[in-house]
Amino acid sequence: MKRRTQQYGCVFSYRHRKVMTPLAPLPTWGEALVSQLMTLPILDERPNTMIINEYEPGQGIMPHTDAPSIFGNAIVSLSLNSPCLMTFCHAGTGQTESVLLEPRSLVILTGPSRYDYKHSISKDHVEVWNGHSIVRGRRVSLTFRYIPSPPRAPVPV
Ligand SMILES: O=C(O)CCC(=O)C(=O)O
Ligand SMILES: [Fe+2]
Repeated sequence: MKRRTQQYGCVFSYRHRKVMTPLAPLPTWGEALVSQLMTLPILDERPNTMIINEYEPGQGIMPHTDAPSIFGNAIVSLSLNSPCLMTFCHAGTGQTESVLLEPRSLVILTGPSRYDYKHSISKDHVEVWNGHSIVRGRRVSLTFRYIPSPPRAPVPV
């Protein structure tokens, strides 16, 4: 079974790799989180989309780079519930590195981590990080992204 998602601001199709439809605005609590993010010295542009990904144990996300032609320079994800590893694979050299995403932590993708590496989350039920076993439970992440020019009308498939 595939992970469940909910999107606010715009729907992005991972399959078609483009923004398909303008959508309901972020909920009030989502805007409140964005406002909090904007108090950190990390984002130049205020995110206007939020995607919620829910990963049950056994679910992950394939290696990808968030479409550079669509989204801005910074991608921010807030992790909730279960920890997991996010693996970064360099598109040119294949070098990989994993980062532990702890509940209530932010991962911020900018520069090389945003553009030169693909990121992924495995389907493994147990992951090993620095000699520690990370047992995957249900994880929910909120990913905030900025789309410079969101479509005003639905884009046909
Ligand atoms: O779950 C996450 O933290 C990452 C989600 C992600 O990479 C995406 O939606 O593009
Ligand atoms: Fe991503």
